[in-house]
Amino acid sequence: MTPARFSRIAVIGAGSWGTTFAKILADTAAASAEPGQPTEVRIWGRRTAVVEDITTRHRNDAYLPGIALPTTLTASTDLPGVLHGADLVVLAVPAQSLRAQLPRIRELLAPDAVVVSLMKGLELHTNARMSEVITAGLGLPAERVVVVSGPNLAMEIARESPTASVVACADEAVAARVAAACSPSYFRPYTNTDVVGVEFGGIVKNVIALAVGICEGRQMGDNAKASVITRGLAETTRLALALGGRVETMAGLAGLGDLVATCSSPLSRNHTAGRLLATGLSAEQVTATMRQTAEGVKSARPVLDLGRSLGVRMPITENVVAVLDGEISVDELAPRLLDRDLKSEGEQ
Ligand SMILES: NC(=O)c1ccc[n+]([C@@H]2O[C@H](COP(=O)([O-])OP(=O)(O)OC[C@H]3O[C@@H](n4cnc5c(N)ncnc54)[C@H](O)[C@@H]3O)[C@@H](O)[C@H]2O)c1
Ligand SMILES: O=P(O)(O)OC[C@H](O)CO
Repeated sequence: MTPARFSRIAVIGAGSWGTTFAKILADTAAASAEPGQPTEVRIWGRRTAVVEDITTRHRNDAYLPGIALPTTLTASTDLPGVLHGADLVVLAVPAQSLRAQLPRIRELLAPDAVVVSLMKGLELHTNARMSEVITAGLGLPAERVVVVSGPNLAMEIARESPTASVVACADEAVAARVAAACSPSYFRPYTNTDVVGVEFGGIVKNVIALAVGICEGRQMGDNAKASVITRGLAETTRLALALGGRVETMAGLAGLGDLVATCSSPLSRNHTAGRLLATGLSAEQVTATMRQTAEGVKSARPVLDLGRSLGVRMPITENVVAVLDGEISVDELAPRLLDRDLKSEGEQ
């Protein structure tokens, strides 16, 4: 049976991924439009110049220079207007800013709306995943909250380069409904019920990408980068399994797939942040230099704290946190990772 279509979609956040995902939704809606039943896609953004650019010029040159957006896509700074009647609400703001925005969204949320998280961060101090922040902050059951994550560099997708992704929800039918809404010719979503595994794949790969960026910036070579990526997957998997995630998820698009894309691409903000750290900049200087969100910089500490609380060893994360905190220099990262007790590769 074909899943029920959404009729009004609100995307909260007019940055790189919010705008690109809105394009995915609008392109899917245009390709599957039924007469008299159009799906509207509207974006909420903070900055007037950005929302005007989207609505009037069908561009978002601040975040996606050179990309032509669907003419059906509109944007506004008026949150009640954007959320009015929306049966699908997609959240795409920096992870650490999400919780503060939820009370206002809760007041305006339609009774049966499904909410999607596009965010790949872990909350500071609470160590909460974004879907946990959303269920608590909006008072929703887990079956109405969906996570989309995978090897999804926004700029490549905005150019319609092909990719796949994962749409995860405790209720597989809800995941299938959202997947149907985000399936244009260039983007293939797979459903999964392992929300924990999908979220941790996206969260921890950002921390590992910081380490790989440091390796690249310090010209440590391809063997070093491959070693960090592979052992990064091992520590990501240990953490996800300790929290109930599934090993197949970690070997899939939201685990290995996203890790490889983020750690290989110069388009990745986390990889870029790692290369900037390698030049000797502090974490604060890196954040100030970059115009866009590199979630790993803030998520590394809560990932480490969570791992420690569960007795999960995360040596790459631990040493990235030490670099971010200014406790060690970038040149101490490799010696500290290499000079540990020898062990079996399969040891957990
Ligand atoms: N860009 C990508 O390729 C990509 C892909 C997959 C997932 N993600 C994830 O999506 C999330 C959003 O990333 P992005 O790439 O769109 O970030 P971005 O930096 O490009 O845009 C963030 C948006 O949030 C707004 N914003 C910033 N601070 C805010 C605040 N305090 N309150 C409200 N709005 C605020 C900004 O104005 C901007 O519109 C992140 O968690 C990221 O990890 C990004
Ligand atoms: O640019 P990054 O490092 O935030 O990565 C973007 C996406 O998460 C890649 O899947």
